[in-house]
Amino acid sequence: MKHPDDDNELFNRLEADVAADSDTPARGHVVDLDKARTARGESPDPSPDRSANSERPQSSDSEPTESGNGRPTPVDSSVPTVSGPGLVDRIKNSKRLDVFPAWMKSRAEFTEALGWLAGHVGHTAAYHAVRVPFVYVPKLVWRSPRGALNILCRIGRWAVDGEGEALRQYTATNEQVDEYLKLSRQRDRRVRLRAILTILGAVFALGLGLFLVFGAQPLTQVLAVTVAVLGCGLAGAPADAPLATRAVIKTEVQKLTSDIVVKAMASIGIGQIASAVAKGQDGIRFVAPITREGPGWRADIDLPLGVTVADVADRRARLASGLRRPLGCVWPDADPNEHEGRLILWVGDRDLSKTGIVKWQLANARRHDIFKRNPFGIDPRGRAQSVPMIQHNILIGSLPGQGKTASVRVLACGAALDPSVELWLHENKGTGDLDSLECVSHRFVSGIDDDSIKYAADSLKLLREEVMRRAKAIKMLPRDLCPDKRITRQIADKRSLKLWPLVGVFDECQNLFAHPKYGKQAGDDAEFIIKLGRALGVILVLATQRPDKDSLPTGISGNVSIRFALKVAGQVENDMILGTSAYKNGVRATSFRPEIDAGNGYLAGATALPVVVRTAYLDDNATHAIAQRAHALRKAEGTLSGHALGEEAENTSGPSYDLLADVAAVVPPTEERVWNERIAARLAELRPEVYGGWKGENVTSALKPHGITTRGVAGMTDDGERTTRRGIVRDDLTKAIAERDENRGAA
Ligand SMILES: Nc1ncnc2c1ncn2[C@@H]1O[C@H](COP(=O)(O)OP(=O)(O)OP(=O)(O)O)[C@@H](O)[C@H]1O
Repeated sequence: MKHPDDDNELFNRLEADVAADSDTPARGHVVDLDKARTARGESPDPSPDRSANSERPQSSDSEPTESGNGRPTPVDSSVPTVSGPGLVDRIKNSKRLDVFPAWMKSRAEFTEALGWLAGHVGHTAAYHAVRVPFVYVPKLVWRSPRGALNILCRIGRWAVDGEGEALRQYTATNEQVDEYLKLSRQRDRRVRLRAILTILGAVFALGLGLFLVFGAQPLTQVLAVTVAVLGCGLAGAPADAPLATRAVIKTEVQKLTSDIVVKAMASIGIGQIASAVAKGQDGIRFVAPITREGPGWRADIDLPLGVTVADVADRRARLASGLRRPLGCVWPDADPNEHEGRLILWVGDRDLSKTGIVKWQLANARRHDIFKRNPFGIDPRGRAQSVPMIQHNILIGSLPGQGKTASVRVLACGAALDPSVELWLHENKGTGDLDSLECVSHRFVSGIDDDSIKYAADSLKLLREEVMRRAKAIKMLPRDLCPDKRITRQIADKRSLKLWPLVGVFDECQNLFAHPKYGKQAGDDAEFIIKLGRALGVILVLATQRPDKDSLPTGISGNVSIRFALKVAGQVENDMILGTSAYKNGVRATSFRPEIDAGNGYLAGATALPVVVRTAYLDDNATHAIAQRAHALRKAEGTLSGHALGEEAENTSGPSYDLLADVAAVVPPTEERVWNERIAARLAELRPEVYGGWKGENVTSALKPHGITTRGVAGMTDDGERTTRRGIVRDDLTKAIAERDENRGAA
């Protein structure tokens, strides 16, 4: 690693300073070592720090102040002064490095590493076990004659001292008579001894052979032959053809060094870095040694003055090219605890998209507490990432097939595993992606038809009313129970208050918000809920594959607190999901690759800075298993409700207001008979949010379940023309109201 405080260089610079001083009358100038060091380390112009008295020409944009003698007046104090915080403050502000490495502190990381190791060993063992009878043994048998010959040759060579032959030849050729005689005598001694040992060995081997052939048990004979054949086979292996092949092929990843990083950073088109490197400088400063972190390397870098992390993130593809790594390995990140120019460059050993399926931490959990963060996935550095749900709303967006539903599942499963949570699930694509969770849902719909869209729109209407009810209910709670005017675990557990967390999931919500009839109202309701429902325990999770202003009202995109963008098409969609200026700040979900990066996205709002997350993946079977567990849990705690109990929620089929009372209000007693189209117009005026857009037919079908039939009613149009149209008789209405009230009283 290159050290910015290179002693020689500093020395040269001090010499230059002293030389510059000696040329000026201002003798005794004190060189500020701190300043010299700082300038050396931080200045994008690494030329020697000339003192203010030097004859250096001023830059065009500086305004030199003239001293009396015509020279520029020094603006920096020549007396060293203490700048910045004092010693105690500096110690207090200093960053403590972790005592234990991250993997030792995180149980999940530790188990994962252990699991990986066990898997690796298991794979290797299985790989070789399969090959022993079919590959390795036949190979050894085939090679055993050659091995036997090899062994005999080696013994023969040893017995005649073959290894000393080259040396003896050398001394003979160079006429080193004494040496040659010494070696010859040594050879004679050796050969005599070795010949005796060889003969003894041969006699022993012959005896052993005769014993094995004529006197040994068959099992011993088999064992002896096996050992002999395998042993000879091993001895017969050619040097270039080992017996076993590799079970795993290591991908050799080049170690990340400061030189590689400097070269790569110089290649991404940032002027300050490129020019510094051209002058033989680093351009960037490493604030800590490059270390291993998770499955990759981490470099902490101070960028040149004025260059931000976003500038580097913008050029991620170029940086990946400069580092000669796949794009999915290179992750420039900001450090939330440092200044804007502090870059954490993390370079993974392998592409994030090749991480495979990330296991959800709660996949085998018995239950979850929604007031805690919901495990969501991992970041490129392999660290677990989670999402807080209470007090938040979540917006998810991407192109089709990039993993929206998969991320919705993870969130919905987390909510389902908390039995106190009321789950309202709406999947307006109609493919049944969330069907597994139907058994724990208070309200549930899957479909793209008008009825399903209406159902989802009704849910938002009901949620809006629920928010209003909760606001009043919270207000009434005693201060000691609810000091912050927001739902807490304690409040949620008091079932009588009916203030438990309520999670409304709307997957493929573009089909709802862009619906010509229900879309506008649904958008208004969702915005209302997002703005007010957070503190009241009403949480919306919205997923859309069309993040544009028609399918995602700006009131929603502007107010959600947690955003997750998988691959999106362009800047507009990026900023719709991740918030205004996200693209400009380098948070670009456009950089993900279609399909390859399915499941990878930018998560904003859950951590101090947006972070790339690969979501955990639950397939249908895994979701089903979790849902069954959640169902059993809810059953045991008595929190199953609504759709999960097979009930049709009472307010889903019609408006949430009292229709009969509203019709009675708009049809005065003096009007005995009235056309339905007139009732529709008056109702729309009375409650536009409920009856807006109603026609005569809507009145007909809405009144039918109450036993009010429509009939031909004679009347006069606004133009004074007499005609007959569909309408009702007011007496039928009063009769229906009376009957209903009677029934309610009886109940
Ligand atoms: N976290 C993940 N890890 C691995 N693969 C994933 C992940 N998320 C999604 N995928 C892959 O992407 C495919 C599409 O995912 P999903 O159905 O969630 O996308 P979508 O954005 O909801 O699509 P659509 O908009 O068409 O509904 C999945 O079948 C799966 O193969």
